[in-house]
Formats: sequence, structure tokens, C-alpha cells
Amino acid sequence: MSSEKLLEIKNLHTSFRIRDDYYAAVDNVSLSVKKNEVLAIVGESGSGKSALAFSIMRLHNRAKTEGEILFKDENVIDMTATRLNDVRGKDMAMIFQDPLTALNPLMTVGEQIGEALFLHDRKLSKKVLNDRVIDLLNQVGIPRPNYVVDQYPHELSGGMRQRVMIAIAIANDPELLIADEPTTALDVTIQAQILDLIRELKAKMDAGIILITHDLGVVAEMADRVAVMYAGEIVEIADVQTLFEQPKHPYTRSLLNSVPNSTDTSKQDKLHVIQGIVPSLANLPRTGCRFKDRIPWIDDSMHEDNPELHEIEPGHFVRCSCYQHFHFPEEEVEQK
Ligand SMILES: Nc1ncnc2c1ncn2[C@@H]1O[C@H](COP(=O)(O)OP(=O)(O)OP(=O)(O)O)[C@@H](O)[C@H]1O
Repeated sequence: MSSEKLLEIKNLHTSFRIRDDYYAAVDNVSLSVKKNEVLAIVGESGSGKSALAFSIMRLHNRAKTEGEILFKDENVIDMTATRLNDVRGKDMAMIFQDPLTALNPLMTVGEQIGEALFLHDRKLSKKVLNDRVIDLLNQVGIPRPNYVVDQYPHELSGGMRQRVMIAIAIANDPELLIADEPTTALDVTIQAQILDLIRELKAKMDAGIILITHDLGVVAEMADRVAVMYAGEIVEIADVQTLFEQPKHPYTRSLLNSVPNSTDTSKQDKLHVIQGIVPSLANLPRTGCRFKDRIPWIDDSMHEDNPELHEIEPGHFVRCSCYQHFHFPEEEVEQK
């Protein structure tokens, strides 16, 4: 039902200028996010996840963005700067990968959270503002908020800084929250705490969340649906259970295969990691299956010339027909 859709992206292209030409880092991406849903976007470094997130927030200054990014039926791409400033940080907000670069080193924690609140409600009195800041610090589990409020980012641990950034992101109860690798910079214990916090906030806020990560463990724990990106394109999209139990695209299968599975040791014996990396933007193949070069043992004729996303089950989309013929090299050996 379209009214349920908080965000609907249609045929989005985000291109960067390299030398004399534009190259699409996000290439014809369509997806949607509903209220109270976590959509995970996974893919290895360079696949276009951050470019997609930054496009939704319109944070790319010099990129060329084409297509539609409908946030509650309003196209973000067409918004004026004033409208964008209204929406950004209020209706949609982002948690960045690295809090140290996202936070202002010259402002205290309290000033930064206060600013996020004040920008969208200039009538707030100092007293109310202070109370709200303390309340937010409590919500994100920061101990001794009355003390931390006057500290600067460099005085806090990485986990605490990430909590401050989350406090800023949720300050105005956004309806859409984009978390770009929110735990990458943190150690494992703190990672788990931050994920618990995001989960708690999701339940409380009724927001839609886009969670960008390359960590499939995080996906399994947090996501309702998953979009797998490779070289700027979505190659597979499905609900989380389907994606883990019936992955189809060779890239998805390769990603899943690269994670040791402690409950299924039979799979571990066959662990195969597909070699190579996502090609750089200017060197991406622009026709045919972009994953073709990384699975050379699959015959060229198995790929489509212009790979489309096929809906193979309701809500489960896979790009290129090569998935029907794909096997890992080890499996071939076994069949012989
Ligand atoms: N401002 C830019 N100018 C030129 N190329 C860019 C720019 N930003 C990103 N790219 C290129 O676009 C492609 C996608 O990058 P992006 O950062 O979106 O990938 P990612 O999947 O988020 O990777 P990571 O997990 O490392 O953040 C890469 O080839 C990258 O080099």
C-alpha cells in the first residue's frame, strides 16, 4: 500500500565527475522503506551504499542526481534549500560512520544537541532546551548526562561519541533514520550496545530505518528486509529470512559464504570466497552483468545482456539470470 511507504526511490542515478565524464556510483536503484521497518543495505566497500545514503539526504554537493527520491510523496531531489533544511535533521536524520568527523570539535555535547533542537524550533526557551538535551542524553544511555553535557567530543570514548551522534539524529523524532555503518568504528562489546540502542529507539519512535553495513551479523539481528548492492546496482532484495535461507544472486551467496556459520558446519567445509574487489567507478562495466568477471567459471551465455531485476517470489528480486546456473567451483568438483 503506497501510503505505508515512507520513502520510495525510483530509478535513482547518482554520478560523480571524474576527469571529463560522469560515472554512476548509484545506478538505477529503486527501493522503498516503510514505517517501522529496518531495510539493510549490504555490499562490500565501493558498492555505492554511502553514495545512496548521501543522495537521500541530498548531502552530495557536486554529484549529479537523477530519478525520484519520494519522502512521504515529496521528491527530495526537487526540494528547495529552505525546504531541505526543514526536512533534514527533523523528518529524516542520519547517523554517520565516524562521529569524530561528524561532530564539531569546538562545540560541547550540549551545544551540539541543543543546536539540532533549536534549528527546528526557535521558540524553545533555554531551560526547556537544556532539559531536552539531558533527556536525550539519558535516552541514548549516557551516564552522568549533567557532566557530559559540557564535555567536548574528544573527551569522550568512541562509543559515547556515537551515542551523542545518535542523540543528535533522534533529537527531533525523525520518521526516517539512516545509519551508515554506525558501529564500524567501535569494538565488539560497544557495537552490540549501540545496536541494542538503535533497536530500542526503533520500537519507541516508529521510524523507518535504513541500516548500511557490510556486517551480515548485524543484518541478521536488525533487518526486516535486505538490499544487496554491487557496483552501484541492487543485485538482490528480499526479506531477511529469505535472503539468508534462499540467497540467489552469486554475489549474495558469496557474501554469505564468506561468513563462517557456527551452526552449519557442513557449509563451512565448502567455504569459498570469491576473489577480487568492486572495480573503481571509472572502470565499472556499464553493460552486461557486473559480477561476470568475478565468476569466470560461469559461461558467458548464462548472463543476460541487460540484466534486469526479476521477482522470483513475491518481494524477492534477483538481477541477471546467471543465478540459475551459478555454483561455486568446489561444487563443480564434487559433481564430477
Ligand atoms: N565524491 C566522490 N567523487 C568521486 N567518486 C566518488 C565520490 N564518492 C564516492 N565515490 C566513488 O563511488 C563509489 C561508491 O562509493 P561509496 O562510498 O558509496 O561506497 P560504499 O559502498 O559506501 O563503500 P564503503 O563501505 O567503503 O563506505 C566508489 O567507487 C567511490 O570511489
